[in-house]
Amino acid sequence: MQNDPLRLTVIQMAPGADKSANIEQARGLIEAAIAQDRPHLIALPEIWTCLGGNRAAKFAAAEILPPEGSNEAGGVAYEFLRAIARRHEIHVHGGSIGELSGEKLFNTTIVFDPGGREIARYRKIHLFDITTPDGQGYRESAVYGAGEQVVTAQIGALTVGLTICYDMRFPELYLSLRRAGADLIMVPAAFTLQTGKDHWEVLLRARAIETQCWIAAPACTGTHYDGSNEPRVTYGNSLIADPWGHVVARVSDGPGFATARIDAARIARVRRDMPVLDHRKLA
Ligand SMILES: O=C(O)CNC(=O)[C@H](CS)NC(=O)CCC(=O)C(=O)O
Repeated sequence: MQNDPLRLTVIQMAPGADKSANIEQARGLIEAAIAQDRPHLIALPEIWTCLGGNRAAKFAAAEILPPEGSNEAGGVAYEFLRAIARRHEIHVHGGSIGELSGEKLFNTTIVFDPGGREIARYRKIHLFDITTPDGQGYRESAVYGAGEQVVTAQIGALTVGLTICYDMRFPELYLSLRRAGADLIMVPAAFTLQTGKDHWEVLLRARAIETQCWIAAPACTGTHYDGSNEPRVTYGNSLIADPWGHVVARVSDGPGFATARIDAARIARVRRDMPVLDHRKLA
């Protein structure tokens, strides 16, 4: 773990189904965040490249990723994220984008280092196949396949666990990441308003408290609708929680960003004083 705190910025976006417009929105927010807060690591929300479109729109926006470790060129969003990393010499966590692999889509996170090299790739494990209290149905598995690998990335001295949105309801994944050495766990999201108002902050703070990790959750906000699909409303409230479960940064309404200093000394103190991992009996 490093001693110099890492400045982490979470970006909150209001994406629609138009991929080019979403990339321009991301560019504007990222440039503003870099100018104001000088982050070492910047993180985007879930499927910020295309939200609110139908199945065909999601396939059209998806990208075939270069072979892992190859450093070959990728698609438009992939190269956009890489260029941000290189130009500003920062780490970039790309939230998630649709990954086209054969006939299938995956909901996939990509992380770049300051040289523009991809250092980690994670496919969302838990898919959102549920009905919200207002009766709206979601069937993520109709569009996306499920990932199977637990993945961490190394960012400076920090080990960073990768998860996406609905994953946050499955604490065993977070415990696995803690056991894999995670200091910080990323949770890019497009949480629904209906579930978000009751569960979002409770779940994220619980994951921080029980893993004693920093948690960073950049989210989509707004109404996502292109006329071809049911309108979707997302909850926003992008936040960063410390390993004690305090929310130390939060984005206000609408698109924006928030920054926190990820201090590894804070992790060491919390874990030393309350060694819950050593006290575990059942799992
Ligand atoms: O559909 C896409 O293209 C992008 N993916 C999403 O927005 C996913 C699946 S619909 N959203 C969630 O997982 C919300 C979870 C949530 O809201 C909860 O757990 O309550």
